[in-house]
Amino acid sequence: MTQIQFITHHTERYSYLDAARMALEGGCRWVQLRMKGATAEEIEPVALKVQALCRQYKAVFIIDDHVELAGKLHADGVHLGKNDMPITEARRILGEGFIIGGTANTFEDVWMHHAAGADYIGCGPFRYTATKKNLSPILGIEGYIDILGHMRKADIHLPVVAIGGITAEDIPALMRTGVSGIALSGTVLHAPRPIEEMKRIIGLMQESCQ
Ligand SMILES: Cc1ncc(COP(=O)(O)OP(=O)(O)O)c(N)n1
Ligand SMILES: Cc1ncsc1CCOP(=O)(O)O
Ligand SMILES: [Mg+2]
Repeated sequence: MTQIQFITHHTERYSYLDAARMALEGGCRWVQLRMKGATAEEIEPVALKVQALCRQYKAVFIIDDHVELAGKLHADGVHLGKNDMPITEARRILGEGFIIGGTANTFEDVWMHHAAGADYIGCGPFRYTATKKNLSPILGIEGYIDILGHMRKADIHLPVVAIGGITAEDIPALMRTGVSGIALSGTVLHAPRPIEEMKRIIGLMQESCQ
């Protein structure tokens, strides 16, 4: 499971494609195309371009929410939350060849996604973020320690990716909780030099994993 996942987000400065390109140039090898509020028809042309770029960089390409589109474009996978298609149904449609991620805010969420056959868990939010509306309760470091502890007791070994308001400075403490990876968006897109910021994040991640 790639340790740094970049989630696209619309900003004044960068298009979705520019954002994905900067993340890839900075060394990220897992991109999730998240175009909140856009229809599948609007997402498709952007997805084709981001997918081509991901292939060039040998990066994993995930589409947020849109199962049918992920299948149609042969994306690497799809990420699904509480208000999206159930994971069992997505698996039936996509089959075993696709990565399916599920959002969790509690151990119960993790348990359900595990039972449904998810490949990884996007667990958050770590802290407040303006990137997503209607946030679930903030987890903080303690929240991850608690959820991962319950997972160990239940013998559930899915990769957990922390998400929500995460910055480079949070990486060492978050990785010490036992999460497998970090998903981020705003901290890269709002940095003065996003490519350099992604490089710094990848470096910190490598140090934290030594
Ligand atoms: C890696 C990762 N984790 C969590 C989410 C959130 O998904 P969801 O709860 O469906 O919310 P939206 O992103 O669809 O607004 C994610 N996208 N990626
Ligand atoms: C998609 C999503 N799900 C929970 S928080 C979040 C947004 C992550 O973006 P940022 O790193 O800017 O908080
Ligand atoms: Mg969703």
